[in-house]
Amino acid sequence: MGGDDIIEVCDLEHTFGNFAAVRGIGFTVKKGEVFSFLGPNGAGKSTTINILTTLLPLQKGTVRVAGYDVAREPGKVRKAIGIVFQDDVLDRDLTVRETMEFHGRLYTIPREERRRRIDDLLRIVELESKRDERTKNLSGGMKRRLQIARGLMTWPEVLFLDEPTQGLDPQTRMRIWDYIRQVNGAGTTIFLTTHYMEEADMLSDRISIIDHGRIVVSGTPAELKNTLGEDVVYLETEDDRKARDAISGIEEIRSITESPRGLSVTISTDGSHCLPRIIERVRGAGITISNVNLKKPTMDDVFVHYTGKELRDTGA
Ligand SMILES: Nc1ncnc2c1ncn2[C@@H]1O[C@H](COP(=O)(O)OP(=O)(O)OP(=O)(O)O)[C@@H](O)[C@H]1O
Repeated sequence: MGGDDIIEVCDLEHTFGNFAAVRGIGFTVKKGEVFSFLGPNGAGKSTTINILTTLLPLQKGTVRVAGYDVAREPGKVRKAIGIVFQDDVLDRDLTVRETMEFHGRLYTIPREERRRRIDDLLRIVELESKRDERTKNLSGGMKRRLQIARGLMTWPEVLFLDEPTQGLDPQTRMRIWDYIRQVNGAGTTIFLTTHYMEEADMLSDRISIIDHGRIVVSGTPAELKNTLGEDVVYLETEDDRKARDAISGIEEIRSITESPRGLSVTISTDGSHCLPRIIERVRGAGITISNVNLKKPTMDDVFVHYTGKELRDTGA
């Protein structure tokens, strides 16, 4: 493992009774990365995050976070990390400001610094006007934003975000992501789980997909999409049959299917390199093209390919 790995997981296993929830996984996260951990419901994400954050005891394997062993130095791990979980509980009777203040004191952030961070964060999550409101009177989205703001107070080395933007409106999601990017830019490593594939695609430096307690694939978003090798060119012409004949000799074409709406041409390499040649050949044969479209695999396609499940079908 490299010296700049801030999370190192090796041969991690975890069972509940005789059910193996995590079946020997390993991965590393580099300092400063945004790392996404994706998987269908019940795949083992929460179990893994809970072990990494010392909320569940380590049964088997080794896990180091921020240079500390979670089994032997859980206190030091806790000092180095911040956590924003889905089921975080807010004290109903504290106000928004008191919630932040209490958290800041718990982590012994000096008074002046604490004030500054509270002001900054409440502005960012747009809860300034609710400072003195008790948390029980906040809407669901406001509570979520407060939980995130609270989680971001400690400026940790590693920030664990479990479904941070679940159920929030798109504008709020974007604002929170802008802020998380800022925190990441200031040096905090981000460990994320999300059901939003597009979000994982845009934000992550690297992604691991877990299914049935095993990691099925890891890589950068571009690498994962490239592994599918299934760019598809959609082509509408004045004569699809002739167009098909004209392009059939191109080596990178894996298959061509005809439909009333045109040709679907599956490419075995990067479609954007192949597309100009397809167009040249068709034009060269004197056929007019009325429409052309290149579809590259999305992170959704990657997820479905490796897990056989669509996130939206899993009750998310
Ligand atoms: N305390 C527990 N006792 C028994 N089984 C458990 C316990 N916690 C989790 N499991 C089981 O372990 C498996 C992995 O659960 P885990 O919560 O890690 O999945 P997940 O990937 O986080 O799913 P989700 O996306 O639904 O949160 C599931 O089959 C779950 O039922």
